[in-house]
Amino acid sequence: MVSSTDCPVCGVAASQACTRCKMVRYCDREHQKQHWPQHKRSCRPFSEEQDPQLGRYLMVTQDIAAGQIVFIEEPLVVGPKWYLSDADKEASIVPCVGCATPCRLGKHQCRRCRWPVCSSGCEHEALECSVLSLGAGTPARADARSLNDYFRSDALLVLKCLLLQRQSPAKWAALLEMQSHEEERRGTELHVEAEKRVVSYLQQRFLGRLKKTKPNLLQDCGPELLHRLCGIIETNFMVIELPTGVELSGLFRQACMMEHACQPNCDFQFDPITQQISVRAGCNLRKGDHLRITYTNILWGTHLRQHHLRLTKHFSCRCSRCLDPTEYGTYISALACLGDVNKTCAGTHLPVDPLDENTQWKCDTCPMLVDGAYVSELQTHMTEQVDSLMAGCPSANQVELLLARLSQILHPNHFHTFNLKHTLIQLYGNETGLELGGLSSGQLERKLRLCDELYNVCRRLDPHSIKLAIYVTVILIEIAHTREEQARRAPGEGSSFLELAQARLKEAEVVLEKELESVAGKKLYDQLQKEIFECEKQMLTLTYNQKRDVGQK
Ligand SMILES: C[S@@+](CC[C@H](N)C(=O)[O-])C[C@H]1O[C@@H](n2cnc3c(N)ncnc32)[C@H](O)[C@@H]1O
Repeated sequence: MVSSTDCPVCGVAASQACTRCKMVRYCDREHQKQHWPQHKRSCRPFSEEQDPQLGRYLMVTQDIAAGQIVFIEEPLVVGPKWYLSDADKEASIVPCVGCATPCRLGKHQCRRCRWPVCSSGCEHEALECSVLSLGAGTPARADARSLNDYFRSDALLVLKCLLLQRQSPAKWAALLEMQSHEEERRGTELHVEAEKRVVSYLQQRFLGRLKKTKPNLLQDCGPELLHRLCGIIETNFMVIELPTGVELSGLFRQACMMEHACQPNCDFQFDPITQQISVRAGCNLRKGDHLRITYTNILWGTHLRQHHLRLTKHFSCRCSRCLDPTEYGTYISALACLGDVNKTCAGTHLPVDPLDENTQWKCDTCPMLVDGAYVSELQTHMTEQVDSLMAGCPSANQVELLLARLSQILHPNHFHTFNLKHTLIQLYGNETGLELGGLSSGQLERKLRLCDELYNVCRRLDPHSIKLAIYVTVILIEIAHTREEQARRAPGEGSSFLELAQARLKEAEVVLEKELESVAGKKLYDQLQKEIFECEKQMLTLTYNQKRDVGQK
């Protein structure tokens, strides 16, 4: 099933897409009708299903080959970023309220509502502007923090949802069908935060006045509904990254039905102009499979992933990775056994019940058991150490020191050591004073060993590189660099080292294919092309020199 721009009946370039799957275009209704008997067999290769645990989900109804587009969908609503970091709240460059272009706060304002726009001519949606203009005034202070607090972009996302009630009854109905976890959210920190940041802000600044001035414009804009919308966003929003670096949030009727798994089988991309989502099969999908994406970070250990999913999406994941204490043999959550006072032990501690946050951790070699509370405390302490080191652009030496300390208590593949090692492989060969040519052969070997360890973990967690394509590409490029350096040092074996380098770069090219639409993926792909060119050049130079040397003899 490939998206085509030509009408399948007459072959003429066509613009009207099948509204159901958006994969086939027709020149007119007549040709669409004529083609339906054939097209209906492949129009939508999945169905919407319902399950007491999962809620609504999507199930494959006919085999889909890896790489095929499963569906393309328009967003129900697109708006500003939902989770604003401290840096976002203090930023002086913010997305334009009309077109999301980055603009300087305070430079241009919408003539009517005074919200930040990229130029005096940039207009935004009329209804939204008229509601925002009810709160128009002058912020008490003009510093970035105060302005961002005055023009709250996360609250604007909720307002955009609310206005669908008036703008598009069909989209509004689809939005209200989405899961909100209203009951579970009540009384939680998320609810309290939403009340402070969004609900009371919208009510006091805009909606209170709207009710007085235009009581019939919206049927409902009360606090209960606003909290429900916050829950719908929290449960369903997808992050859309624009080439400008601006992050938007999107809600999609169908794409948001895809369930979570810690090893997904689908990936997705967004059109940077229309924000349409295209969902693609990350591997071969069989009839009966569920379409699965990941809602969390697959490079975290099970307890951290579970905690994140429970907190934000209100469910416990029971996928095969979460149920496996070794997480597909990666040991990414495992601790090293410290033994007891009488005897050290080389064993590994794994959770007895990976789904229970308070479970005991058992050594696979000796009878040692460790308490869940102790492990949680340890994890928190280590997270703080790793985060604080990483925040400061550490040197290889600083990373090595923390890695040595953590390695005494963690499995070599633990996600904290994984993170430190992934940083190290990029520092060795690139840090000033640690350029490739200056590394000892031991350091080169170590870099290669670290790359292999990281590569193997990535392959087990994500065999089809659905989520980790960029990570894996970085590792493969670092392996290639190291092999090229080995070739320079041992010209006699140069061609075999260069062949190894080339094979890794070619592998990276295939892996990265999935990420070509993303900003980071595109940038890395350009770098990769240069690397492949340089490697081929080195191979040619080596062959030329070898022939010349033979000729001279
Ligand atoms: C983005 S929505 C998915 C669509 C949702 N099931 C519906 O009916 O609208 C996310 C919610 O679906 C449910 N869900 C998704 N994946 C799940 C999984 N693997 N196990 C249990 N519940 C899941 C959770 O309630 C979660 O908060």
